[in-house]
Amino acid sequence: MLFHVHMLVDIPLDLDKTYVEELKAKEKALSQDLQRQGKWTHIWRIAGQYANISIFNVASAGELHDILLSLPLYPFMQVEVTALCQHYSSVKNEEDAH
Ligand SMILES: O=C(O)CC1=CCC(=O)O1
Repeated sequence: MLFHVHMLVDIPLDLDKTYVEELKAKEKALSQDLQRQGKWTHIWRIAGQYANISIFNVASAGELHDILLSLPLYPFMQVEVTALCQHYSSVKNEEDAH
């Protein structure tokens, strides 16, 4: 199942800088691990915002939920999830939508 996920990050300015850098490093490592597994298929920075648009290809909404809640920056994120399905006009291989 494909999901479009919008993540807006808002880290309090008074949070310890070292702690924040550790969180970001852990976030990057987990994100890249999930990308290599093919579960986090796209991540794009939204220009001018501390936010990203991501595409996840996972087995279920439950799996996506577990991934999102496991993100180190999750406590500082607003997350919006949109489930995607195949458009009848798409020429792309249907395997991408399953
Ligand atoms: O910086 C972000 O957009 C939040 C984030 C998600 C994965 C990652 O490495 O950073």
